[in-house]
Amino acid sequence: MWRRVASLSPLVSSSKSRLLNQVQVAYGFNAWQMFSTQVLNPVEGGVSDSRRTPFVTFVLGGPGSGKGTQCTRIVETFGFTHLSAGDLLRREISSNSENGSMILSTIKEGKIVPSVVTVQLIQKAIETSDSDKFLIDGFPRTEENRIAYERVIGAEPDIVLFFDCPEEEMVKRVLNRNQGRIDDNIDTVKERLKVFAELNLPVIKHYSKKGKLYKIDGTGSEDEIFERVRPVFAALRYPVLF
Ligand SMILES: Nc1ncnc2c1ncn2[C@@H]1O[C@H](COP(=O)(O)OP(=O)(O)OP(=O)(O)O)[C@@H](O)[C@H]1O
Ligand SMILES: Nc1ccn([C@@H]2O[C@H](COP(=O)(O)O)[C@@H](O)[C@H]2O)c(=O)n1
Ligand SMILES: [Mg+2]
Repeated sequence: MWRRVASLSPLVSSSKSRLLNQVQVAYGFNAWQMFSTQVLNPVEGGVSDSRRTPFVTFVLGGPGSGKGTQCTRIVETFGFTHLSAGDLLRREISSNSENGSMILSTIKEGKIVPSVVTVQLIQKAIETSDSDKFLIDGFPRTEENRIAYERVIGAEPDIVLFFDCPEEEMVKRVLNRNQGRIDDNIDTVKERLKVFAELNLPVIKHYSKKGKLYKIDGTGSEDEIFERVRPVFAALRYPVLF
């Protein structure tokens, strides 16, 4: 089990009670359980488990809004580990796993893969990584995704980025992407836009209500957009709280 390392930026929570609420939500029962484990299982010179609860950022936005592009910049500048839900699913297809053909047809149609599959891939990627700060890109796509993640991982994300971009611009970018993706065609993009509006926007609203959402204007050049993203991460502090 991990220990939490990052405090939240004052930009995210300005009032004491909101911060307390976030701390309670984030630590809840798990923190107590973790503390008990450390007390009950001491090892020479310290606690038995030195791993820390990772700092998790969900990165959301419509197809082609620039999630992956900006994640690469955040990784370069702030040292996060990038986990793209779409990439994890595409890797499952390439590795001929038992779910491969189901994932392939779901992606082709622009629909959403069952949460149990995606959450398991994310969980495995987090657990096998030494990193303590993750960007989870393209997840959660639905309320079902979000609830499944919170149940399995036992925590909410610390912050959520949302790249807000007009549909016209997103379609243009996707159709120019040229990376051989089976879903980069006009029919699938139309379906993905529909799925985004119907299923992803409610998730974005949920995090907005919780005060965790950073809405970023996703128009302009990659550099211009990154200059809007930079202050979000530059303001984060990482003291050890336990
Ligand atoms: N600001 C920008 N201006 C123009 N093109 C951009 C910009 N940002 C990204 N792109 C290009 O648009 C395409 C889509 O970007 P990207 O792959 O980052 O989007 P995404 O949100 O991850 O999309 P998807 O959800 O489909 O994976 C890429 O070819 C990328 O190079
Ligand atoms: N949580 C998710 C994420 C992705 N998918 C499927 O993969 C496609 C591509 O995702 P990108 O993030 O790379 O754009 C997406 O359209 C879905 O079909 C998913 O099911 N669940
Ligand atoms: Mg992407």
